[in-house]
Amino acid sequence: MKVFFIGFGQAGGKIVDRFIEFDNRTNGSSFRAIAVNTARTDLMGLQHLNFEDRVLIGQTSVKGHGVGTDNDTGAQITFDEIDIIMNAIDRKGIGDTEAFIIVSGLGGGTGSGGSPVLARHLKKIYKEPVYVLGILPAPEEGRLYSYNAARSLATLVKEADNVILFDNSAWKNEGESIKGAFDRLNDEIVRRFGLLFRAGEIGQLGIGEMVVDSSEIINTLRGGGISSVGYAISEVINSAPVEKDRSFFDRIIGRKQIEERRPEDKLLGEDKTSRILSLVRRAMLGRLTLPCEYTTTSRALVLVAGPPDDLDRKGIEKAKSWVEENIAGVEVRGGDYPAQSRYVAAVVLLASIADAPRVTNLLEIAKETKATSERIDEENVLKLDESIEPLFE
Ligand SMILES: Nc1nc2c(ncn2[C@@H]2O[C@H](COP(=O)(O)OP(=O)(O)OP(=O)(O)O)[C@@H](O)[C@H]2O)c(=O)[nH]1
Repeated sequence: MKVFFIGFGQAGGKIVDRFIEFDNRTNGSSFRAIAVNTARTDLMGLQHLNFEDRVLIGQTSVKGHGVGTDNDTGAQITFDEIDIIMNAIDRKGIGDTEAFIIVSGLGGGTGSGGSPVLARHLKKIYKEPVYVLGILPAPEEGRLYSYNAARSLATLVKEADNVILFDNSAWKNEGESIKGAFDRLNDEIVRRFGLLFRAGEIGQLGIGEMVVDSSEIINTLRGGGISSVGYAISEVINSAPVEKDRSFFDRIIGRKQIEERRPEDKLLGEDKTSRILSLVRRAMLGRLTLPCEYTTTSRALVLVAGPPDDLDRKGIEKAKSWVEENIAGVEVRGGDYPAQSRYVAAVVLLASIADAPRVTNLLEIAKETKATSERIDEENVLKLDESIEPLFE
């Protein structure tokens, strides 16, 4: 799929920078990108995006210092300076882009406020779908972050064609600080979405037998709302040795060690089928980017990538049927992506979910936060003695 990424705010910029690094590293040409921010230093810190693709907005109002977690200001600046962003997209050229993906941290100010405004404008001007990859804040970041995320999300589901969520709190390890986890979390994000959005592109071993093309991803996401992604990998048991160098696909999934395969472990027929089925099950039942009640999913897409010998057609068909039996809807698309590797990976896109406790909880926190801050504004005022006259009215 040819994707145009717009990284909005600090988190969005860093993650999109990683997608470009991933595309370069894996010799792809599927992704093009710009980063937009109100903070100059965040843009300067990116490593892989060209300088001319980094767009600073709000220079007159916030002078390159960011909006300080105020997403109303983030939205206002984006409304006022939307032409600067649209010109940067035009300058980059949309070429054969099949979808726009705005990436942003929903708990902050710039990306949280700016993303819905940008989604609205992109949809007005281009016919390609506009998706958002939104990062949910961890509760320990404070109620302001949750409040911002709830307001941004409520707006995004109306403005974008689909909002795919990654929940920082579900991915942070016990005892780990959220900031200390960013690098690892961003790797997890790029691994899953890099593979998913590469589907349908010609890989190093040609195209698959059961290709997932861009229209299948678009049709899976067309119901709108909120979506989540599952992922699992399994080491290939096969007699064919793999070159010592890390293969293309190993670089995608980030595994380093290459050992010789054992000839006696060769898999045949039914074994391969059941391995694919159990891999897809693990992807869907394991840790999702947004923990959710998967039985409430409307549509799904299953992508299995790895060495052609291990991409068992029957296994993929069985896995699709299993997913269909376990979700609310009946539309399950799927296919393969051949790549030289010691691993087989499965990505399951669960689109348009009706129940995600984390999102319900976020909305509750937001409602409480709003009520508390209104009460504080009304009641918590330092009363001065009214018999003392001010100098002037
Ligand atoms: N996964 C991940 N989350 C991040 C990263 N950086 C920030 N976040 C999260 O994103 C939210 C804050 O959004 P930022 O992108 O930093 O804010 P911003 O859009 O730049 O807005 P301002 O800084 O207020 O101008 C918080 O919930 C952070 O936990 C990152 O590199 N990876």
